[in-house]
Amino acid sequence: MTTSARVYYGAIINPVDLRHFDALPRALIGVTSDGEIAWLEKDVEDHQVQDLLAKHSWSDVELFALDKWDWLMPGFIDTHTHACQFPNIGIGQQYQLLDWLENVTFPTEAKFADTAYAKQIYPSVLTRLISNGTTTCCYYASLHLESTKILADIAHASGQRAYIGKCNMDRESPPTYIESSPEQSVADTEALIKYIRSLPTTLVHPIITPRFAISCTSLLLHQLGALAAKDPTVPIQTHISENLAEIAFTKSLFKDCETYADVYDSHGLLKHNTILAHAVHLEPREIELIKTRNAGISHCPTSNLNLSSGSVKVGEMLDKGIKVGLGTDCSGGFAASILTVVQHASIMSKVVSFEARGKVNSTASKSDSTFADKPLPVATLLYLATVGGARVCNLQDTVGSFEVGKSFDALRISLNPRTKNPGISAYEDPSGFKGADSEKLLRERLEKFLFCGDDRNIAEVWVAGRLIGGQNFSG
Ligand SMILES: O=c1[nH]c(=O)c2nc[nH]c2[nH]1
Ligand SMILES: [Zn+2]
Repeated sequence: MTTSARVYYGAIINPVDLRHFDALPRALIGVTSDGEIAWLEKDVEDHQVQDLLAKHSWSDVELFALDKWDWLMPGFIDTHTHACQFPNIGIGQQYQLLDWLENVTFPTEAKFADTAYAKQIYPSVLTRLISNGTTTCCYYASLHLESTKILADIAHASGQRAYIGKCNMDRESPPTYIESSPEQSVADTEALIKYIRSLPTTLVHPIITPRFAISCTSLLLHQLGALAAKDPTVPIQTHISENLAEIAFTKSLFKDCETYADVYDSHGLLKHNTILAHAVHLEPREIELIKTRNAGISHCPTSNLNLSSGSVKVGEMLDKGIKVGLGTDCSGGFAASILTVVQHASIMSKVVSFEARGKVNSTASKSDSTFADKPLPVATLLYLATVGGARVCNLQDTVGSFEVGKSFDALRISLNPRTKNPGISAYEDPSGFKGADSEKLLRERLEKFLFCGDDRNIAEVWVAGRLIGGQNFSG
């Protein structure tokens, strides 16, 4: 769907790299009717606007001036969540992973055998994620083909950019929630790929989804690896090295593999377009292998804390140049918002830094240019939530930041006291972005939003230039 071309005038936050973001109090951004960013001008005074529109031959285009409390920023990218687990968010947090799967999660996912249940649940999943500012999302669905097609239909109708996979699981699962054979699992996966590709969209894509090594026979993993080799444009998502009991069990099932990462690698499933959720307890040789294969990590700190899985040494991964994005991992994680994940990523990085202080070989004081064993700066958190996620999804040329030629997948954030977000309404600075300290104020406001904001502060959500959600969305 296209809208008319538009120009937005006001403040913009734009991630640059792991250590920097632009805070532009007075920017002018032109978005084509196809939702592509056509041009971006910085430091634009009011009296210059019309001349710049004329320069771009855009004088007749509708101009939207942002409120002094507002700014635009790229939409959030959730690199890992389970749409079929939203019904049990917030339940069973006394468990660790394997008991949690058995007692809470598999029984919930099994209900999606009923397509009526999928039709009841999935629309609210999309609405909730979009209203929290998630413009791109990587979804695990249940193992059921028909219900997963429904998720794809709903994602398509919602306008969100999405990767959707049905779980592959043919062993170590309950009798009521298991696939009958590797052949059936692969046939259903191929049928889903075909179905999603038949939808009239460029935004919704299939993704091969072996649940995790434990729930897949070697035969199934080999067949999925062959499928990925036959059609290399289909990405892969799975879990890796989340919990110590899980790792021990995995090694006992795949005795020929030295490490968890080897399991995926030896089955052709560790590639540049593989998304690995968690990576909590990776061995150094696994980190090297993941780097060599250029696979991406979905860092899910809310889930890792909630299921007592452990702390992730994200800084080390960033120092090695591994692609890292953020994931809500609902319902291992109890929050559907990437903002909560940002907050927990920050806290977790501080815990990692406390622990490192006590160790002789700590890298903490070695160099200012490294991330290992240090709290993640605000710029890094912003990057992980946007560009980092885009890189993990291999969408870095399309989304993640505002650059000419990229898609306008964007949020309008508002700290207007009218939003009634308690953490923010106390922060009433009437000056807007006009004074000499505008940039500093904007940087402070971003930090305030990342740590105290929520969906009340997300006024508008666009994907490919189309308004699809936010507090001001009535559609
Ligand atoms: O956080 C997780 N959620 C899951 O549903 C799951 N399945 C395997 N491993 C998993 N980890
Ligand atoms: Zn998960």
